[in-house]
Amino acid sequence: MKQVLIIDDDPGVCGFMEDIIASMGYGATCAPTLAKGMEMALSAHWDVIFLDVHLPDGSGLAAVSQFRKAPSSPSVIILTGEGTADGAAQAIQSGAWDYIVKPATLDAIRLSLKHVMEIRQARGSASPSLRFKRDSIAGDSPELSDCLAAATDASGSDANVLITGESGTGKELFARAIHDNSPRSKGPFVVVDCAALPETLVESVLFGHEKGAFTGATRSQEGLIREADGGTIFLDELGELSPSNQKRFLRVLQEKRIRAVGGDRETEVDFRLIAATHRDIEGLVREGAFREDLLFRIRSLTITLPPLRIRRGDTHIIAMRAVGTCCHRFGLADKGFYPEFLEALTRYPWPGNARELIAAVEAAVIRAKTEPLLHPIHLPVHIRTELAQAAVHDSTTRKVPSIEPLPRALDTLSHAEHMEAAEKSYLQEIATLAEKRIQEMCRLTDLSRAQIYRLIKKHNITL
Ligand SMILES: Nc1ncnc2c1ncn2[C@@H]1O[C@H](COP(=O)(O)OP(=O)(O)OP(=O)(O)O)[C@@H](O)[C@H]1O
Repeated sequence: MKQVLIIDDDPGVCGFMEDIIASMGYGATCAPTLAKGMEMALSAHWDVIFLDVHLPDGSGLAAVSQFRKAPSSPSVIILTGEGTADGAAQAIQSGAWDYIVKPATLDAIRLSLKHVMEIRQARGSASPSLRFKRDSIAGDSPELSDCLAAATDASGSDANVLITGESGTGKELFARAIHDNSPRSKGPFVVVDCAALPETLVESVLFGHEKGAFTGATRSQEGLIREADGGTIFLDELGELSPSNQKRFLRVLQEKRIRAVGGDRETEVDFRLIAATHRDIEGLVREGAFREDLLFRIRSLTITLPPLRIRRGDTHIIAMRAVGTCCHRFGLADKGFYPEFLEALTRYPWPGNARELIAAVEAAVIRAKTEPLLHPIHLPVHIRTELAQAAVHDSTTRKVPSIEPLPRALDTLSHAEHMEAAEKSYLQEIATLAEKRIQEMCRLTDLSRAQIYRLIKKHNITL
């Protein structure tokens, strides 16, 4: 979603502007002072900034060019209570998009904002496809295009990036693409899953340790930050870092120097940080569970990946690509679709996003075996169940994909339980297909040996 920042000390104006902007389908946030506005402009992605001239701590007019230099190169629209010819000239000369005098009509604001967004879209849609290699990222929705434009900006700079979005929306995929398109692409891309690191090991895993630093440290070991030297470190699930490790990491981020656990000297390290979280990190800051100073450092650029349910146009594209990849991997002839299959994919909300979609399509390919066309009947049972339930509640009596009768037991399961059941049945089918050979299961699923073992243990699958 495109984002607009309103810098104005009048709460009435802010509320009025927020309503207009929201009614146009954009996100709107207010800042009451120049300082707060600048802080926000530097720490997140903004498409447009509405800037008041007389602010409690200075003149908006004098700060236009500074705002335009913010990481997302926002367009600036001056909103002033005292319009003067000189002021208008100064605003336009310093790069403002427009100069609107308050009280402005609804139409004047709407029109100016609409135009600036259109121009930005036109510029943005030409550039990502030309400059950004995005082979692994499927989809052509406007929402995804916005994210690709932001990723293109990110790949051209060395600023820290925060990628947010629900699980399975493609945060790691985007992080890799930013790295691959950046000047560091020849360097390493090191992934750290903060959620999977036991608290006691975080320090030594990230910073390394010297021999004898703790019981069991029989030899010295380089940390993952050192491994990322010259490249990018991707901190997944950043919100899971404990307060003490957040503090330590903030220092490393500021100084780009690390000291291994048990070591007595610091050494320089050159890495670029991309962090990701599916949690409401600002909420964590408010609760005191995440350091605000670290968040300010990390989110120089922010990319928010929208869930698949609000960019349904991408569903078919991702699914078709997944069918092709999966057929190729299993040595099957490429498959087509019954229209009902595509309709079912569009109707299901995909709470697990692209990850769930790809897993469902793979399960369908496996189930269809040598049948040339995919049908809803091939989809996992929890998806057919949900579609059947939705069809029952659908008063518009649209054509419903043919589906098997509801298994009664699933009626009562929660979404999490459905997901668990789907994962287990997927794994069982993969195990059968791979004749229970772990290496083959890794090949078929693209999961690591450790991940496969974890899932086998979790679902109590006997091999
Ligand atoms: N737009 C897309 N096109 C093709 N594949 C995609 C797309 N988005 C996500 N995927 C695939 O979906 C799966 C999940 O993506 P990824 O691991 O990047 O998500 P994530 O947001 O990091 O998830 P989590 O928060 O659970 O770590 C991967 O297999 C990825 O390749």
